This record gives sequence, structure tokens and C-alpha cells, in this order.
Amino acid sequence: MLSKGRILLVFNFSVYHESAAFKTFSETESITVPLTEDEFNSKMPSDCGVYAVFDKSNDLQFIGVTRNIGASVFSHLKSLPELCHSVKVGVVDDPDKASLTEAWKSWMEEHIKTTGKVPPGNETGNATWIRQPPKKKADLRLTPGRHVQLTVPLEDLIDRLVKENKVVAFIKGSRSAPMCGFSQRVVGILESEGVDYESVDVLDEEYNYGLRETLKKYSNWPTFPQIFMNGELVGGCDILTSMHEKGELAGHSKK
Ligand SMILES: N[C@@H](CCC(=O)N[C@@H](CS)C(=O)NCC(=O)O)C(=O)O
Ligand code: FES
Repeated sequence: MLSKGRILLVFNFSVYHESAAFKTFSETESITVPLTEDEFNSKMPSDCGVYAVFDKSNDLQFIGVTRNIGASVFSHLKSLPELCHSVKVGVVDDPDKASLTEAWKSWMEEHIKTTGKVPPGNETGNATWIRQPPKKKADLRLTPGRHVQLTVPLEDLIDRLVKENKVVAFIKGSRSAPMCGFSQRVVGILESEGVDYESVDVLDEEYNYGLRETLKKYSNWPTFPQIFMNGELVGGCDILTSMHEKGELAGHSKK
């Protein structure tokens, strides 16, 4: 018994066959997107290839390329159920980056040639279908620049900064490119715990001139990274790692 045609799978089995040649966009039949995970596992290939997603009105929404067709379509179905009604899939045999890109381009070009349009989900700047990595915060700077004469001691600037921000990590390098394994570990822990933290690069000699040595005196702690919470030094990499392992950072999570 089929319910409202939605579970009906007019599946183009030829796409599975190892030996089947890659079909053009128009040659490939569309199938109704399975609705449950079990159905996905049994009906959708987990191979590399391309897929095209259509909405209920059979309008093409997106052409994607992936290392796992089933997983990609499933994640679209979860986040955009109203736009994922049916799908065309094309498995690419012996996939590498070039052959996958080529397959994606061939489907895309075919669609553009026929309709004169890029699918809405593939338009530049459309973030609905392709998840954008969250933008990382910028690192804080202690001074306006090395050429500007400070009117207050650096210690006071540090003091204000750690008291005005709940969590501050003084690290070597920036949060997007830590320059040392210890700092990298600390950034990784804070990010994975979803802690809302500020970072300051102690190696930035332009905007944080003198910080590396002054902070050691201020905190009476000889190494970096240094993590402050609520104005107090908590410790470095070892201590933060142990807090992470004991689940003590959960209270600082913004998730
Ligand atoms: N066990 C330390 C490791 C950190 C460490 O040893 N840092 C060194 C090398 S990055 C350091 O900051 N040395 C002083 C300096 O470079 O000014 C921790 O838990 O944070
Ligand atoms: S910079 Fe060498 S261990 Fe940190």
C-alpha cells in the first residue's frame, strides 16, 4: 500500500550498477525522497556522486556533489523538508575530485542550457543548501597600535579586559590560526564546548606590544596559553584540559 505517492520509489536502479555509465541530468529519473532513516539506508546509495533535489512542484532547487549521496540528501531532508520532495542521483564510479566536479558541472550546464537559470540553491551567496562554517570572532587587541603612546599602563588594560569579559584566552597566534599546539588545544576545547570567549594574541607585536612579558607578571604565570574566567586566572592548557574532561566547562557554554 502506498501512501500519497510520497513513498513511491520509481528508482533508477541503473545508477547503482558499478558498471553503469554516468547518465546525463535529463536521462536520470527522479525518485521520491524516502522519509525515514531506514528507508534511506536501504534505498539511497552511499556512494560519491551528484544529486539534484526537487520541491513538491517539481522545481529544481539544488544540484549538489558529495562523497555520500544518501547522507547529503538525508541532511537536506532534515533541514529543508519542504524543499526536498524528489531527487535525481548520479553515482560517479572511481571518483576523484576532478571527476566529481566534472559530473556536477555537466548536470549544472545541462540544466542551465535548458532553463537559462542556475538552481536557486546554487546561486552565489545562497546559504540555504550549503552550510557555511560559522564565522569566527576576531581576536581582541589591547592597544590601537604600536605607534600610539599609551596613556595608561598595560597592566590596567589587561585588568580591564579580563574583568569586562567573562572568558578570555591569551594565546599564541590567533583563534583562527593558533601558532602553538598548547594554544590550539585550548581554542579547540573552548570551541567544542561552545564557550563564548574572547581571545588575545600575545605574539601580536603591533597591537599587543609588551603583552607577552607584562601578562606573565600580571598573572604570575610563566607560560601561555592563559585562560581567565570572571576576571581570575584559571590556568593554562593542562588545567583547561582537565576541566574539559571533568565536564566543568559546561556552565560557560552558550549552546
Ligand atoms: N603546561 C603548560 C604548557 C604551556 C607552555 O609550556 N607554554 C610555553 C611554550 S608555548 C610558554 O608559553 N613559554 C613562555 C613563552 O613562550 O613566553 C600549560 O598547561 O599551559
Ligand atoms: S610555541 Fe613552542 S611550544 Fe608553544
